[in-house]
Amino acid sequence: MLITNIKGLVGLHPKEKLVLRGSEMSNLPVLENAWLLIENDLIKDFGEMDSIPPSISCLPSTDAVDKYVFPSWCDSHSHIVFAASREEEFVMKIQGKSYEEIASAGGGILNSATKLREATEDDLFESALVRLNRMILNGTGALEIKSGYGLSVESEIKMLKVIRRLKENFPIPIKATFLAAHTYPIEYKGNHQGYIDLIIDEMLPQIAKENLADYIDVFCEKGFFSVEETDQILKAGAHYGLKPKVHANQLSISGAVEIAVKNNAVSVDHLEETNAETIQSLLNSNTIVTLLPSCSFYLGIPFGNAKGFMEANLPVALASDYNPGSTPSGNMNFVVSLGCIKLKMLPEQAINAATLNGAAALELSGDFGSIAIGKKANLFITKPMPSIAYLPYSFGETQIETVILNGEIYNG
Ligand SMILES: N=CN[C@@H](CCC(=O)O)C(=O)O
Ligand SMILES: [Zn+2]
Repeated sequence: MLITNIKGLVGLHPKEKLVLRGSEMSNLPVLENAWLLIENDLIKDFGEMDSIPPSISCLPSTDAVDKYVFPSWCDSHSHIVFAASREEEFVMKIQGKSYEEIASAGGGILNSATKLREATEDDLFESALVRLNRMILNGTGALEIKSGYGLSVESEIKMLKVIRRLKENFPIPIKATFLAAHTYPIEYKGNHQGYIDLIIDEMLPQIAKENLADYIDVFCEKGFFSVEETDQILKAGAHYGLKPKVHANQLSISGAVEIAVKNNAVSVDHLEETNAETIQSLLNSNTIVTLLPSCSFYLGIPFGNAKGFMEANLPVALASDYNPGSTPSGNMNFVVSLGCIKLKMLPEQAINAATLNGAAALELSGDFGSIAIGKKANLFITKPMPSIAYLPYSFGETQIETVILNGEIYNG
């Protein structure tokens, strides 16, 4: 496939550039008036139209005049396997109930767990594939999906098997994260160690045996898992080769970031609450700060301190957090808009955060997240746009015209 007359070929980071820290995030290399050649599933070459070699210009081509080509969004945090929507909680929120109040009234994660236990693997697969297809058409070309609405051996395994089926049936890379430590099931409310033992002694060995997960996650938060409990679970995960990606500082500063960094977390996610110590604890690590502005928007909680993290020279990624409770949307275009509007990121910073740094938070940035020779041809062509900043500026309206995955047009 040859794409010609591209107004701007966006995100030309060198293939060896695997993550962007702090001020590097302001640099989004763009080639104007460009061509791009894809061979099989890989980016083969690109250049300026003025100097396109005759051997390439004679090939059949897709014309992209006035349009931009972006690397696909890399969404490193989602919970898209769930049994039912939770719009009744949406109404409770409008009536003034807090996230914690809804959770303690039997809503929240436990509500999803009850419904998921009744759903079959086929039901879950069918509903998740509809969500995933919509996300892909909105430009997502690499994704992480978590378990965590099962909360029992059988249901957590069921969720992870659904994720495995999604991996097998979709043309994008998907990483699976084991999140049984999302909340305590009711039967273990008074017996935390009992549930932790269940995770460590029964769930983890089975998951490892069947190779069902890539990462381990814990919702480390007041009323959920303590720092000590988080440490215990992350260490057990490491024993089975699962690296941590941790839900940290969503509702309060808890020490979650510090314990995640000590356990070599690939990423710490949420961080709506941050202080100087949080930033300090990340300074000498490779841990990526993944911010989820759609969650802040939907819950009305603070937005992450993207500028503070970037000023501290940390790598920031943006992800959707698509889930039925706190973020019923997987639209990464909206995430990028919120990155600009609410986190005060420049369009270049927000786009880098949702592409190369998102890929880094999935440990996939060697092959995804930028336009470079030899990388996977997962990208999208926009509608005609006046500038790159127009994409986040025109929030709520899709600018994506054509999705290309593995070098082929994806129509859903
Ligand atoms: N914070 C924990 N987990 C999800 C919300 C889960 C839910 O409410 O169902 C999140 O990332 O926001
Ligand atoms: Zn989450």
